[in-house]
Amino acid sequence: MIRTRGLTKDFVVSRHETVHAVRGIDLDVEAGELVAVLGPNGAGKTTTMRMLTTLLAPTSGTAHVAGHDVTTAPHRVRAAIGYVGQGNGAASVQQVRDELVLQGRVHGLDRRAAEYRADELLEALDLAPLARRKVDSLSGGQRRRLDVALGLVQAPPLLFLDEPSTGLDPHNRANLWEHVLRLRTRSAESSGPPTTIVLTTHYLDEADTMAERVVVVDHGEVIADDTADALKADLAGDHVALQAAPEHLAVLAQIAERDAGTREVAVDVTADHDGAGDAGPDRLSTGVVSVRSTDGTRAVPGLLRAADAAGVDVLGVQVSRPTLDDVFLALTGRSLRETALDPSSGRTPDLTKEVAR
Ligand SMILES: Nc1ncnc2c1ncn2[C@@H]1O[C@H](COP(=O)(O)OP(=O)(O)OP(=O)(O)O)[C@@H](O)[C@H]1O
Repeated sequence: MIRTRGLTKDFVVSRHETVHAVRGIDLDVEAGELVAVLGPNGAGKTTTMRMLTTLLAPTSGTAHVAGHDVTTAPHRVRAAIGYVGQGNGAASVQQVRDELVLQGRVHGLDRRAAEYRADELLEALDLAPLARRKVDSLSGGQRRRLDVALGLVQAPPLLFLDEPSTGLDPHNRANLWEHVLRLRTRSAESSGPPTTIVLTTHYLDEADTMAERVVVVDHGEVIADDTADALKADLAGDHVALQAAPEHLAVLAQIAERDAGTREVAVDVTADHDGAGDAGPDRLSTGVVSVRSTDGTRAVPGLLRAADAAGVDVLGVQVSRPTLDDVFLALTGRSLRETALDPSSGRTPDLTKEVAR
């Protein structure tokens, strides 16, 4: 469905400055996949998506989308995809249903077909009660659902969503996803593979739970590409925290290092584990051995038995599953949480106006 080779975009900002926004990306997406592109601000996610949707011409490299070359056959690409950009794309003075009908007409449907499709989408995205409302009277979540409906008007086999849920509260995010996933299942029931979806997101949990595959982008390059579970298992591992008296920590660390699944061991002798910053002499009674383990749940019983045999009293155990942030940290040494949670750029690319070629 998508195949890029060496896809590159440079922005010449001035005679002295060129931004290398996308640096030779090779990406393959099969029909029916749901892929999340994850990365910090400025990583090149939107630029990549804009090249794949023909809104930006690549500087070099190739991209085939839905079987067509984005450079030599942009109209064919556009006919085969839906695109929901950042921000709200719908015109504010129109009524919701009219907006959808108009979009259908733009995509070549006759009036009856456009009305039928509009009603289908209003129902599918839970917008039917709002059909006669003006777009500018909708809430953020309702409006984002309308954006998605607009992207789906021509029932595209491939849908691009650029930060579809940015700015929505958790309830509306969950609601939007429920609708998108339901539509996807429906398309699978009626006509072969489910709609292929490529989305960018700042929300790590969203990429983790929704996407079947996560492509991590940093500084314009793909630095990891796999299922969220595989990335977490391969790159991050579980975190096991073993609490013990300070005089036992060194022995406990040696025991942890001997476990076959252990990747990394760190000893924290400070007692202020609650983060309150009030460690006093009376609180210096425990420390923690932190273990990165391939499978923390499996490792714990063995670690406890070995500790017991060595006369080490383990006072507490905590196993936490890694997050995609741990994956990013393992890959780059930086936290995605710190760098990526500024979803402030509200650009609204428009397929009819922004074709740069
Ligand atoms: N039109 C432009 N002119 C110059 N530089 C640009 C332009 N568009 C994007 N850039 C730069 O290209 C780089 C990649 O930007 P892009 O918007 O693709 O990142 P992103 O990963 O989508 O970020 P965000 O998560 O903040 O949306 C950034 O350094 C950005 O400043």
